[in-house]
Amino acid sequence: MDGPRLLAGLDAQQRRAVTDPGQPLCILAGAGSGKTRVLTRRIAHRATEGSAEPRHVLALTFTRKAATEMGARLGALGLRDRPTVGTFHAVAWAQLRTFWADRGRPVPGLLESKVRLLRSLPGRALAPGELAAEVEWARARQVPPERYAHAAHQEDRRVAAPLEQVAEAYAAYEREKQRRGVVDFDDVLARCAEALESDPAFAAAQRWRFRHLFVDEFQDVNPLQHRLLEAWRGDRPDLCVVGDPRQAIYRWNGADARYLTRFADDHPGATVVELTGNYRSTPQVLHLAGAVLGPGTSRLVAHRGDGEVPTITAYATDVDEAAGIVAAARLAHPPGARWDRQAVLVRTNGQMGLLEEALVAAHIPFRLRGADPLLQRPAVRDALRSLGAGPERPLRMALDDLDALAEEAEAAGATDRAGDLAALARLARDLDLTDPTAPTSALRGWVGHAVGADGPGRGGDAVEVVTFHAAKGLEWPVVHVAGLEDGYVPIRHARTPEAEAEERRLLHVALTRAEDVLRLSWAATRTLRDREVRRRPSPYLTPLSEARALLADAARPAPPEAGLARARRALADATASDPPRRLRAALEAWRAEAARRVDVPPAVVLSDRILAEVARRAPTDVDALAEVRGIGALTLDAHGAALLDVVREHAGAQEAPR
Ligand SMILES: Nc1ncnc2c1ncn2[C@@H]1O[C@H](COP(=O)(O)OP(=O)(O)OP(=O)(O)O)[C@@H](O)[C@H]1O
Repeated sequence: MDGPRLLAGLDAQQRRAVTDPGQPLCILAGAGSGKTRVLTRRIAHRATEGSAEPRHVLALTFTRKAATEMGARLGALGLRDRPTVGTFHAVAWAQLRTFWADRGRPVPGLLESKVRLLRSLPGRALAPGELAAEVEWARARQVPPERYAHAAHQEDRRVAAPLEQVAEAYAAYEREKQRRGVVDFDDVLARCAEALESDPAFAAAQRWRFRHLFVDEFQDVNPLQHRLLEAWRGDRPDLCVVGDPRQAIYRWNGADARYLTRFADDHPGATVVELTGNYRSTPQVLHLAGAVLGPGTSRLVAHRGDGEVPTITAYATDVDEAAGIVAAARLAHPPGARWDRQAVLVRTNGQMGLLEEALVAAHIPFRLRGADPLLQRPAVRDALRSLGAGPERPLRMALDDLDALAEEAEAAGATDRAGDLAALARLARDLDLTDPTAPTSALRGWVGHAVGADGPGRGGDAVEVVTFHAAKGLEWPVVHVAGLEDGYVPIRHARTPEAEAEERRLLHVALTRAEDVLRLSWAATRTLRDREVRRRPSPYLTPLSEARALLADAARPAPPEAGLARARRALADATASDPPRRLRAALEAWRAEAARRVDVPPAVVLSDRILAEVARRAPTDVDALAEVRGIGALTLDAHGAALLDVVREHAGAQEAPR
């Protein structure tokens, strides 16, 4: 792609972020400001102007999914060679294997599951999942077992066992890995950093290979990853990081957003550019999302026209709330619309059970993200296993045991476990009411019947039920945020000012996922372990309600200009939702030809829905195409260039709707 085309469709800030010659460069990019678009175009722009060779570029991400997406976008930008895009782990592992192989050393096995190894150790202090989280935090912070108790105390970590016992379990885990001759993902990072720091020839070879470093989501970097990044960089300035301090939500896992916020101090001479334009959400959504962070904190400027004022609904009970969300989801789903335009966002996995039940009862297809189906969650599996041990007994006799388990988890601050167990206890009571003679062994089948044993299919058109954390990086036209209660938002164990600030950012992330419609809700009572518990609204509902009241006031008088603007928008929306026929016909002809060539039905090349969406949006560049819902890395790779050619040829002068 040529220089001017790389800059097409970018605003002034984005253009500067793509073209600024500064090194090192830090791009502070707010929610919905087009991070990926900017990062990929910067790499391509530097390749085009000759200041970077693609095969010497290393672009680092935190998830495999992000790496795949970025790789596909770069591929579609038509670079001569493909840059290396990967997670810290994947790149470090590849380099280490070469390092060992070149020196004739055996390559140790890679431990795939910490939890499985921890489960095999005797006398554990904590549930394996919680222990794994502590080990990961300690490794991320480069804290060895002997310093764990002190460091965990300093950071006020909520751990359901004496810290010394956790430290012992951590040490036992390290010993067991050594005994088995395996390394885990954290070892991979640490060993790669050590090799680079101690072996000048190895460091020189890697630094020669990767001369231009780019890091996405830099606010999520932890000290161990940062050490590795510095080892890769050496003393060279060619580093570009992109991140958003207002979306830093992994402090609990060891991330340290100060690497981003102090970038200019740590790198004298660095250039910092900021992206504040938001292309995703209506000004109304952004107004609320900003209110959560506090006055003057959010710098986002809406690039979209007005939309609906978000709603805040208080329900009497959690069951009413789930039913209310389901009813609202139905209302927001006109005939022919897709369910995956909507998502329900919750703070904890434990809140999902009730929503799952309500969606199943209403026959609305749904998909869970960031959580396994109830029956596969560790707390539920453990509980069913322990109830099933020993002679069979009536379920009624086991109800108290379930309550006790949930209570224990709650007392220990394991909110997710407690929520899962409470959902299980609630379903057990439903079964007991339906069949008072049911044996304990009937519970598994009953739960499977109520919420689906395997969960709904991964693909397909479905409402997404997502935790705030798992929603990061995603967007939906309609977003329902549930359970805005003290204890969930902020989470009960967030007691320090730092933890509380992270909870605000987490809610900011959740709210900024909404494009058009945002519905917030909470319940005044919730059934936790067969007990009705009174709930207080989230403290963040105060600024949110105030912000909403301002918006509602502004919307009320509807002066004539606003009426006119609204009518114009309605007209524009109506035109936008009517797919331009000429382009659509051309896309259909291209699809038929592409399908004929490989002898598959046309819908295999591109579904009707995606085709209609491409026709509606008329994307003129690879970023815009990649942002069409349903266009994944594979489609982009296989058909991206051809699709863009068809659009360019047939879209004519028609304005591309967002
Ligand atoms: N210059 C632009 N013109 C039109 N739309 C844009 C532009 N830049 C970004 N967008 C749109 O803005 C939306 C948000 O972009 P993107 O998902 O890349 O944001 P982000 O910075 O990664 O956000 P977040 O951090 O909140 O996930 C996308 O739907 C994208 O199509």
